[in-house]
Amino acid sequence: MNPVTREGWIEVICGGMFSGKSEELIRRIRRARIARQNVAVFKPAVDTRYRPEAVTSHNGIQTDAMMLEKATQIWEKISPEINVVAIDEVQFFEDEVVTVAQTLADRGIRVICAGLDQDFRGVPFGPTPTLMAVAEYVTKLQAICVRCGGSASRTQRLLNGRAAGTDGPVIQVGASEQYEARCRHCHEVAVRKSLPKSFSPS
Ligand SMILES: Nc1ncnc2c1ncn2[C@@H]1O[C@H](COP(=O)(O)OP(=O)(O)O)[C@@H](O)[C@H]1O
Ligand SMILES: Cc1cn([C@H]2C[C@H](O)[C@@H](COP(=O)(O)O)O2)c(=O)[nH]c1=O
Ligand SMILES: [Zn+2]
Repeated sequence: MNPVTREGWIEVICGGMFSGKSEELIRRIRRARIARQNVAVFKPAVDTRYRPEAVTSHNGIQTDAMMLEKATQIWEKISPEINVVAIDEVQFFEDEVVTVAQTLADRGIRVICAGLDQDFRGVPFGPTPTLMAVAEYVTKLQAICVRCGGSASRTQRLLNGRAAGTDGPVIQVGASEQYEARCRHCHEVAVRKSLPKSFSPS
């Protein structure tokens, strides 16, 4: 007997800024539409960059999106015909977005969430880490480090063109005038204090 494949799962696309999360989300949305799936696209209202009612990549490509103040508004905005729900900038939502994503997936919907996994300090960002834990599929993307050309897993916040300190607000909407992609080694953060003094890697 052939196994029956049931519909409904969660995909997470994560990484630092400029790593191609929105590009990849838009690609998956386009392919789902080619497959005649009905796709509903959402983004948080707090993201006021570019065109408000669109998911936009730093490379200029975009697709229309509905803005949400909070994730539970998805219930008012989808109809039974929807097969795929795509959410960009998922890090800006409250933790309830995890319950919404889980419930949608349990009901047979493919849920694709794109968002930052770390904030400018390198600390796990909002609901993204929990979504990564409960997702069936996680894609972690890397940008190019603007300092050394390596793989950038981190986002550096800038103040007057230089590395900002770690005590600003976590949420600060912006683009390349405020942020740049950096690798672990070029990312400038406060010294980690959790290592024992005796620890000195060679
Ligand atoms: N340092 C960088 N590394 C990689 N891509 C970059 C960088 N700076 C600008 N880009 C541009 O950003 C695009 C990806 O943007 P986007 O999809 O909006 O990423 P994200 O949503 O992860 O911020 C790339 O295709 C490239 O044109
Ligand atoms: C690192 C970091 C980023 N943000 C903001 C800046 C942008 O508005 C978005 C990320 O957009 P992208 O599609 O990933 O380029 O998040 C923030 O508010 N706090 C941060 O620590
Ligand atoms: Zn680097």
